[in-house]
Amino acid sequence: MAYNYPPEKLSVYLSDDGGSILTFYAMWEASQFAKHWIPFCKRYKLEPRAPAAYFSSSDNSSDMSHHEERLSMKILYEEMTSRVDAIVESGKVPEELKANHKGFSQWKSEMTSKKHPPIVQILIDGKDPNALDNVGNALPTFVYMAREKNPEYHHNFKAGAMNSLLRVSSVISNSPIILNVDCDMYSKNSDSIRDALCFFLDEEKGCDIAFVQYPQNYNNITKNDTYGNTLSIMNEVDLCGFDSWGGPPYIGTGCFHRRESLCGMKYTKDYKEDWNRGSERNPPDDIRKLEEKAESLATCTYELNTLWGHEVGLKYGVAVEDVMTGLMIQCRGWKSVYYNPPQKGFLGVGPTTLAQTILQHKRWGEGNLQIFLSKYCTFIYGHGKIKLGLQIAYCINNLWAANSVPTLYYVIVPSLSLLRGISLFPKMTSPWFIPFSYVMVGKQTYSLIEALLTREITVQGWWNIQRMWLIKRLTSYLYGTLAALSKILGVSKMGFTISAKISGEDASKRYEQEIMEFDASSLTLAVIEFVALLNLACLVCATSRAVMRGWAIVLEMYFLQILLCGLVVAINVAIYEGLLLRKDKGSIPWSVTLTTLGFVMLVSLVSRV
Ligand SMILES: O=c1ccn([C@@H]2O[C@H](COP(=O)(O)OP(=O)(O)O[C@H]3O[C@H](CO)[C@@H](O)[C@H](O)[C@H]3O)[C@@H](O)[C@H]2O)c(=O)[nH]1
Ligand SMILES: [Mn+2]
Repeated sequence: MAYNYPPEKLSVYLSDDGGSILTFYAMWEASQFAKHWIPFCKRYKLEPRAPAAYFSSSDNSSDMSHHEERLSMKILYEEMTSRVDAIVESGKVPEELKANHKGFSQWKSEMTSKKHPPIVQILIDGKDPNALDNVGNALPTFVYMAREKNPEYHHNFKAGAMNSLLRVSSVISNSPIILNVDCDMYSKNSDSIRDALCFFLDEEKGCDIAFVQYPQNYNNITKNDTYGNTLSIMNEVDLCGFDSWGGPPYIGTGCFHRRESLCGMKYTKDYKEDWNRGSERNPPDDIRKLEEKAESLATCTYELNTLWGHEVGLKYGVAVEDVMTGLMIQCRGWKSVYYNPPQKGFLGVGPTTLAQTILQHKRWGEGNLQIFLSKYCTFIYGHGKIKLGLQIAYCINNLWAANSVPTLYYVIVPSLSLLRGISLFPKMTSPWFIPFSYVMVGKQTYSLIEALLTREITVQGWWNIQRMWLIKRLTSYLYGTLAALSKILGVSKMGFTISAKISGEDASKRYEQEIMEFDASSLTLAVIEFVALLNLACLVCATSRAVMRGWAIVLEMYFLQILLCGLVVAINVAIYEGLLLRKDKGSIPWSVTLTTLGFVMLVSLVSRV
């Protein structure tokens, strides 16, 4: 709300899929606090303008009045958050508070997060001449919405929520440009709107731009990024590459969309944006009427027999609705722009445990593969519509999950062959040894240099990314592949497991100390544990053979296999610690360790027969 942008042209919506009165209460509090906060931000040109982020950074103002005002604002903010916390804790909004706004009366006792009517409440109507902040300036429009939920109708997760939001906003503000941000993110730069608009308003090149995508950055990544969650390589390398072929994919958050292109319009050469479309509405005499109209657009039945979720709005049925929607927009003739300014636009919360990371990537891997295996595969659907370079670029992500199959082969078969004494790769004396070792060494060196050049990744961080590369391929992507296949065969339906935003105190501490948290289920981790122990056993076996027969012969025959096996062992040190050495709550239970050991012994014995 505090963006450096004319408030009368700005409307902020919050979509609450749970339909909770507590969220509404927190929003009502925020609408009151905004009257003090916005003028304070504008007076001192503060950054960042999300209060929690601003107050967590130190005060380096030399101006006395700023300093004093900051203190009183901080007290106001803390009083508000403690009121909200206390009410959330109690789970009930007291009756006397409900008298403050008509919106509270919308909640009835029988309503649950899974079953409730649509609720739209305009907390601040920017068109109302009396909606002013405490120094008399206009305020942006501020709207709470919860679309109708009913177990009888599929809600289509985030895509469903976004589509309701698109319709609701069309009757309230109908702005030509829409910014969409995930619930776990905040804005870091108050100029982001102006920056993004520069692209759309460019008289020569702006007409065919459908969306301006900012990178997805997290504010909770530790120094060495234990779970390899930073998207730095994607942000600094991959997305820039996309940009040169027609534009980045839509990645779900930190994205400015042209309303019309998101609503299914095809790009034609004579297309002209109507920049005045949003300002047509007059202040209503009866705001409740407007809200009711908006509510009627957010019912479960509204979309039945319409093109919403297919040709209009965000696409349903894919775990990565964002990538799919972006691809469809590009195939309708639009371009997109990737904008990655040095001053980050948006910051969010990345996963902080192994289970959260695995879960998020399973959804991403599965959804992307689903696109590749469907009629929307970029080579088929995009053929003739987007450039070949872009079709191929999409495959980087679309084939993440499928990559798990060759990975699984490469970390099991060469090691088992080593155990049996079968040489798979060229001998050291063969000329073919050179290309094989070049690929192995070259690939790793390249990725290390690439990582260090981003300036955001340390050497240890790069190593952690390599470890997670393997772990993800043997968990998220493997299960993602199975899930995508079972969906295609019609065995199961799509789900969207929301990434957890919080974890326990103990676990948070381990996250800060960069100790891996093996909180995923034993079944999820079974493959990676098996691979880690199997490779350790094979390496020990190969070493003892070398000691007995002489290193020279063994290395000549098996150098590349031993190197591969050794790399897998080195990369999995954290797994051995979790399996064998650690005793804290985040380690792997003994029962799992013993079962895996037993299984590894069995496989080794069988393979030697
Ligand atoms: O039924 C649902 C499920 C999710 N969401 C919203 O979807 C967003 C993304 O969910 P989150 O659990 O934070 O997922 P991430 O893995 O962090 O999200 C990334 O990946 C998703 C696709 O898998 C994209 O939709 C997101 O924009 C992108 O940030 C959040 O704002 C949620 O509030 C809903 O509104 N309704
Ligand atoms: Mn998220």
